[in-house]
Amino acid sequence: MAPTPNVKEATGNQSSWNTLLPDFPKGPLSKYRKKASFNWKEMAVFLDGEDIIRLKNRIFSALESDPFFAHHPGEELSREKYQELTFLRCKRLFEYDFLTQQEIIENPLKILNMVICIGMYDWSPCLQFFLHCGVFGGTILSASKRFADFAKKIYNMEIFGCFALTELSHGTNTKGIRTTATFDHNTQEFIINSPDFEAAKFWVGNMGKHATHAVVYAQLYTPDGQCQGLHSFIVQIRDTKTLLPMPGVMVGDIGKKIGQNGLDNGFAMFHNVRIPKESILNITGDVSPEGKYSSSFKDVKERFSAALGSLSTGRILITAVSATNLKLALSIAIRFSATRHQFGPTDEEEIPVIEYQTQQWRLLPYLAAAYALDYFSKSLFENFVEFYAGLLTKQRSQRQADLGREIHALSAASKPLSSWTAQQAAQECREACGGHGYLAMNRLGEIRNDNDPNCTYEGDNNVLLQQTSNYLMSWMNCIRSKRLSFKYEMHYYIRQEKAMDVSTGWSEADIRSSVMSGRDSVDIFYEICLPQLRSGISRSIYRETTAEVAKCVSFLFKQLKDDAVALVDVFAPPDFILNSPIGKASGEVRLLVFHVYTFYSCVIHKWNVHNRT
Ligand SMILES: CCCCCCC/C=C/C(=O)SCCNC(=O)CCNC(=O)[C@H](O)C(C)(C)COP(=O)(O)OP(=O)(O)OC[C@H]1O[C@@H](n2cnc3c(N)ncnc32)[C@H](O)[C@@H]1OP(=O)(O)O
Ligand SMILES: Cc1cc2nc3c(=O)[nH]c(=O)nc-3n(C[C@H](O)[C@H](O)[C@H](O)COP(=O)(O)OP(=O)(O)OC[C@H]3O[C@@H](n4cnc5c(N)ncnc54)[C@H](O)[C@@H]3O)c2cc1C
Repeated sequence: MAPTPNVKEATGNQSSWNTLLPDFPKGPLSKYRKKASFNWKEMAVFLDGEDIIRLKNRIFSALESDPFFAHHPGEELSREKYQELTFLRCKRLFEYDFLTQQEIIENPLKILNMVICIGMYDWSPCLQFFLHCGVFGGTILSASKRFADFAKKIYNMEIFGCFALTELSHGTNTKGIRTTATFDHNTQEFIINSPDFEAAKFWVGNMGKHATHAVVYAQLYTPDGQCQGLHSFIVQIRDTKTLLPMPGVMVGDIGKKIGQNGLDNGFAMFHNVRIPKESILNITGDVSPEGKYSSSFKDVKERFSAALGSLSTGRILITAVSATNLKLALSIAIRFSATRHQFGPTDEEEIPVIEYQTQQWRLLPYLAAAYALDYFSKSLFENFVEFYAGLLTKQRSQRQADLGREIHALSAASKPLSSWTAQQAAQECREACGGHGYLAMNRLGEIRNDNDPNCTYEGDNNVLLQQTSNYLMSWMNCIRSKRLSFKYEMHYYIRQEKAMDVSTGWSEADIRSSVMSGRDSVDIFYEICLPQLRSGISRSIYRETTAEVAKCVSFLFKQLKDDAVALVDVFAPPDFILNSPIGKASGEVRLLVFHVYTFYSCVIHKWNVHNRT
């Protein structure tokens, strides 16, 4: 768990805050900023530290001053143009090289914050960059020293990568993956083959247009015809110069998505594509020149678990990515609610809608969740860094194995909770801004659509929860986990649910796969791991809301609403990055929206007249 920083040491002094965090422009929001019971700059420095804030400022100002990242208000880029621009932006991110290896080693949280800063601008270049470096590169480099020479090619974009696990007919059920990798000991090669159309790799980010190489998951077959299970291989899919498909590879773009359309998601089919023996990522096993399979994992299940271990990275990051979308949506909706006046004590004097209890009940629980999820995602990331260091140094201790299972169980709960919370919040924030929330330029639709796949990729949320409930049920035997102190109530819940399931005569397999019966224990488990969520506003309040609790919560909200704008100031990005006229830091939304409206209508009118003549 991240150590609780000492407030005084962590926050320095007023003058350092002002250099790092300039004052906001005066405007309609100043009224609420004056009411705040704390100093938002002190809170920001306390939560992130000066170093991280400097990094954020560096990234935000680099993007704002770079023409490649200029916004094109009112311009509807075609998907092809958007994908092209996204790739150029991704390339620029490499040229900026925001973080040195040394900086990452000193403070790994900088990577997470870099991903968050770029994602706040636009998730398409961010995910493209991360899929190449983090998912493709990370999987290869954690395999073995054999691929050290790949590192240079990855980080200077000589090659561009993607991660191809999912097939057209199998996504969640990875054991159902049917691409084959058959070892030919005569030529010392693996033959990669897609048995039919349903086995085509599908949905793969970067594969649609730009990736030259893929980490491909396939069932490994040795010359004796034995299937050795799921393994991963590096396969070149396009020529690095011409970007034409390699022989035997059919590759392309899957078409328009609901969001993230700057990212080229693709498909690929392999027709007996031959790759050198050394192309196997020997994370879980390898094949001798004679074709004999060997693995350091004796247990097949452990081998499967290790093969999928890299998926936890994405899930932990998606926990933070979703929390970031939660912050973006709230920055817009809370600022809008503090400046939007509707009705009031007299016809002359209307009041900001944030003063209404309903608006507070709709938004402030998500504001509490944003702080809780932000803290937890960073703390979980730090645990993951410890686990990943163990992976890189080929740790084989029991503690490493336990930490791996626990990281899997936690990320299989944190990703669903964070992505679903952000998805519900994005919709609530959209509605809380009324019609202006539905205007595309105010970005709430984009935030909602770009957050949406966080509920599906890197593992469907509903099925991942089963992983956590399976882990909790295994607690019935013993608890070796160091990260969590065990709580009686957890035991109570699991025993209740198991008893209930057994009483229905369900088989062990039914119990393991029954999502609903695991739901409560996962919720409690997660809220035990996330004390802030338990002490803050969490879903459990709604489940047990009584008149008493409702009154107490409303009283809490009455106090909190005067801090809401300052609480959002702590995490809102600069206006250029937030890119939402109704979410601007000054709060000058009314005039601005009107101006933007008139601007658009003039431009469009002139354009139509021009076209008619
Ligand atoms: C900046 C953000 C980045 C965003 C990236 C966006 C791009 C998207 C990329 C992708 O989507 S990549 C493809 C992602 N695909 C998946 O995540 C597949 C989901 N399915 C699975 O992970 C597995 O099939 C499963 C559902 C978890 C397992 O199902 P199954 O029932 O077949 O096996 P089990 O018996 O449950 O598990 C066996 C054993 O293995 C352990 N285990 C499973 N997964 C992991 C893991 N990731 N890490 C560690 N251990 C794992 C599991 O706990 C079982 O062990 P025991 O509990 O029995 O000891
Ligand atoms: C934007 C985007 C980007 C992606 N990028 C990549 C990528 O780069 N690389 C990659 O390999 N993949 C990628 N994927 C694929 C993603 O990993 C899969 O979509 C995901 O794993 C879910 O699998 P599926 O789509 O086949 O759904 P399915 O597994 O078919 O699930 C369909 C439905 O069935 C339910 N279901 C399935 N099994 C069970 C069960 N046992 N119990 C109860 N319900 C069940 C699920 O909850 C879901 O509602 C991406 C997907 C998207 C949307």
